[in-house]
Amino acid sequence: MTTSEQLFEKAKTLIPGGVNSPVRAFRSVGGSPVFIKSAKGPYLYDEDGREYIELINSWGPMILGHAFEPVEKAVRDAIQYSFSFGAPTRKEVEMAELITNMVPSVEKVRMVNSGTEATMAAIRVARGFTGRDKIIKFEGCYHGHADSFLIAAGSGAMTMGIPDSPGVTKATAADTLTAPFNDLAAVEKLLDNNHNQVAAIILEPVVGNMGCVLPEPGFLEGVRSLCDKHDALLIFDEVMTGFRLAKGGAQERFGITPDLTTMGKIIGGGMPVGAYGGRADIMDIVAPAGPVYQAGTLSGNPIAMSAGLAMLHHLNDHPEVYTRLDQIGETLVNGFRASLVKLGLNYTINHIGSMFTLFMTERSVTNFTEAKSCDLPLFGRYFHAMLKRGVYLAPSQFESLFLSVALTDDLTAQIIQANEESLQEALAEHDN
Ligand SMILES: Cc1ncc(COP(=O)(O)O)c(C=O)c1O
Ligand SMILES: N[C@H](C=O)CCC(=O)O
Repeated sequence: MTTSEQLFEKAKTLIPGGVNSPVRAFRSVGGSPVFIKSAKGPYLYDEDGREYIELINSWGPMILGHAFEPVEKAVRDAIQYSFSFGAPTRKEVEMAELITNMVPSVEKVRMVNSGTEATMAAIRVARGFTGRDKIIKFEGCYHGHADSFLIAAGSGAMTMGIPDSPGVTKATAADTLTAPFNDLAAVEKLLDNNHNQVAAIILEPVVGNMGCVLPEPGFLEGVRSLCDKHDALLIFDEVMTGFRLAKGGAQERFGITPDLTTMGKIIGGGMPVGAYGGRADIMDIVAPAGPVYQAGTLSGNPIAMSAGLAMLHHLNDHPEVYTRLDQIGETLVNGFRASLVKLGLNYTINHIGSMFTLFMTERSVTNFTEAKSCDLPLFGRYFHAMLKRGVYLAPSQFESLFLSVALTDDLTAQIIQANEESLQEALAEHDN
């Protein structure tokens, strides 16, 4: 047994399923997860001393590569002043100022500890602001594990085959209306049938959680105008896309202004952080400015703020990071496409900037139903063939890959080569 396998066996006796977040368990790809010991730049190292090229980057935050020196230094500098105060700090003000500068639709912002907390609070605020109970979410979008979102949920919930989780009350589920992504007519129908009852529409402007799925031309604009017509708030969940697709997130890239935005991942530089923010008149109903209660003992934690500030300052001061990320994404995806042509395969690749997914289906993937048409056993074999070649992918077909600027041209070429060999290997096993 490898050290990872031994650790997993022990973990299963102590932790549900052996992991602290379901998608890590390799359930849908089979086999046993590798346990990670350390990471630096573009590489992960496991407990058995194997090296992997990173294509998940902690599900997004490590956009500058692992243990990026300015972030590491900021954390080292901060810890000498203690780890938490439960009282306001200068760094929280600096963080709020930086976020509001980088994301202009965010006029006021509240820090929390995870993406889930951010989305959970954002819909409470939307409900408090509008006096309405219902929300609309899209099938296959994942907004964290709060009850209201575990309806037709993507990511790990989709991967485990439990998009509608037991434990969510019927009453809560009844307040979450769902529509297929990219289907404006379905959204309009829900709004008409629930007249004056919908507080907000929440969506991932580019979905990462059913694999990477892009909004079709006009979709985001259409959702914006339907919200305006029906006096519902538009919430962009930019936990993945924020500070990744542009320094102002997907809303900058697509030129759409939401009322509220949820953030996470990159803003913590790898530490546990989330945030929600938006129009000042809406945010001013949050306690203690207003009556909608939301709190957190560790919110705005000084170590997490220090890591996040170092990360965001770097991104804000170095716009060339985004140009480079786009270049790396283009090169990789062009290489993958060339291999598909060479192998006579017609699989779908969805791509934008530093997010992409190779879907094991010949259908175009614009929504949850189409994403589910993928050949999952084939994906599992492909995943392990890539892992064997030292490339660490998300262990699920229903996730986006995330690139970092630490990927060099040589590494990009290695990944393209590994992809071609892995596809051949996975298909050959399929034929036997
Ligand atoms: C778009 C989106 N929203 C919310 C979340 C929840 O964030 P967290 O896992 O930090 O609770 C995630 C990721 O898990 C996400 O990708
Ligand atoms: N898709 C999720 C976050 O981005 C995957 C991470 C997790 O749930 O552990």
